[in-house]
Amino acid sequence: MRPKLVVGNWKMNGSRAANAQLLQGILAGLTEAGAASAVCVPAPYLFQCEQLLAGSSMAWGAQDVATEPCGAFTGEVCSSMLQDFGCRYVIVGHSERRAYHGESNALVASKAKAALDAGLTPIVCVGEALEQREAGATQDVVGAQLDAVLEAVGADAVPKLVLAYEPVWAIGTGKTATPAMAQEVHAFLREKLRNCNAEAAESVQILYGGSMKPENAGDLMAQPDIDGGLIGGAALKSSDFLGIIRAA
Ligand SMILES: O=C(CO)COP(=O)(O)O
Repeated sequence: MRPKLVVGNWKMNGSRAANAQLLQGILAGLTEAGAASAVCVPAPYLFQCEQLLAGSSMAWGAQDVATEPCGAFTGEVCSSMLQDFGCRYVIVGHSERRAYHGESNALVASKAKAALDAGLTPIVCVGEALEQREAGATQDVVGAQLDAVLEAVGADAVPKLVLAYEPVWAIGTGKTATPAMAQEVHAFLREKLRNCNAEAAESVQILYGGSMKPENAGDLMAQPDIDGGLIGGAALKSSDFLGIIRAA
């Protein structure tokens, strides 16, 4: 049985004051018995996270990483910097980065590799757009997204990955994939992992993301291949985030 993991993706939200209130609220409600949790925050707030979360049961991480080590890459943040601030996780290939920053499957794969090389756990996001689902192309799309990463990182890295299935049409829209729809894609992704590394595939956590809330989290995470959540909007309110951790 895989342990559950609930990760908040704050996206481009927060302020020092709001973060302190949010994190303190979450920490006050965390219990030993609950699912593992983490927050992925904007890079300027990693230091604040390290200060507030070090020694707690909640991990932290970033939302993107450069493919290159340090050097002349204006505006980029490299994996060793994330490590320097105690990050455990980094999200790579979020659909917002794919859509607004033109990130290709190959680029996302290089980011996953850069994260692994620095000892970070990449949370590799895959997901289809509405037109792609309607055209029956969901498996082709998420399959190609995952294949690119597996090819770049190799079979031995499979146990060090976390995947997140985030159907683009469910992100920030209030529309959630039904548990059965999500399970079908999660099972497909795990089968692909098995083909790459049969033993490790069973231990890889595959999170669901897209309008997950305390009310629907329990049913989604009760599915055999849904091992947690990657939470956007509901991660910005401590009671909602805690509600999802409890539902897990
Ligand atoms: O994109 C997401 C997490 O990465 C999901 O966002 P919402 O939970 O706001 O739909």
